[in-house]
Amino acid sequence: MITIQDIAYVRSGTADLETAVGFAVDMVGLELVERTEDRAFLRADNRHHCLSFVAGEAGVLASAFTLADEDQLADAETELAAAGLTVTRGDKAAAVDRHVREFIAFEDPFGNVVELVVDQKEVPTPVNFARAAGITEFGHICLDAPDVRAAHKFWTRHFSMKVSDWIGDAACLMRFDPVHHKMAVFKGAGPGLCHMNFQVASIDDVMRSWHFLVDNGIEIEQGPGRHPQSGAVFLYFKGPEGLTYEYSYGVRRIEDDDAWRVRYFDPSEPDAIDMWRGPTNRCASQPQLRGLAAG
Ligand SMILES: CC(C)C(=O)/C=C/C(C(=O)O)=C(/O)C(=O)O
Ligand SMILES: [Fe+2]
Repeated sequence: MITIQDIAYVRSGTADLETAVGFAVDMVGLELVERTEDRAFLRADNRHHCLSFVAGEAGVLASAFTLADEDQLADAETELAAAGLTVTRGDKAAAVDRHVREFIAFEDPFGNVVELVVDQKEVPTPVNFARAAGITEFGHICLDAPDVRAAHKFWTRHFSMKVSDWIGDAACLMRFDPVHHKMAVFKGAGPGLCHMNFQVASIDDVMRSWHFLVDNGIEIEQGPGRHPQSGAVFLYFKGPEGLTYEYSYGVRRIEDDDAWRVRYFDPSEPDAIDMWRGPTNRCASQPQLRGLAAG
């Protein structure tokens, strides 16, 4: 069993580094911590970065999680290889590029590239947010997979993840600490990053950002609304090259694992996704979620 400590970063390719960075800074509000000719690193909290862009082909390159130390990394390597996965150890230069001491990479059974890292660099200074979006931290990662049940089996068999809630066969929300979910899998045609989430400090921040993004002509995919699963007030919006960002406030914490009963939400019920029953554009951008939408 591989014990996950936390989410680490999303690494994304971009065919237009300037536009990708501009959006992440000016619209999302992240701090640009480092920029080279073909790289950019952005942060939302004390992690050196939670999002990096690499110039090249557009699309997610990897989603990463932190492990406690090298022994656990070596054990993870052994366990995943024994499960039949091809595991690659990152070389020194690649580790430096990720601002971690060591890492391994593998593809999950659906083709999502996942990196497990040790000693992600911590930056103790306060984040110099580019705008006052109220971001408190990098909140969660959501991956796509064509078979969410099989993805759940993979992630809970090999990793210290527990399912918190199901949304039919279309989504599985998982936790590895008291936060309701820091990892989710959504039904998708293939591998991909469904979205990356940033927690914000208040409902006011979600609503202010909604107005700000609309005023700036940004495509709102869904929200503002409230998810019945985590209880969070959410807003999904689309960045360049199809990268979906989410702000949310008020995610539930599950302090007592033994007392928690996994819930199953029927996606055909009107409140299953959004207790406020707001409209959604998510079906347009993610046809595989059609049927999940109440609006
Ligand atoms: C839009 C999906 C299907 C949904 O309802 C997701 C739930 C939550 C939550 O409960 O907070 C998420 O944030 C998520 O998985 O993205
Ligand atoms: Fe989310």
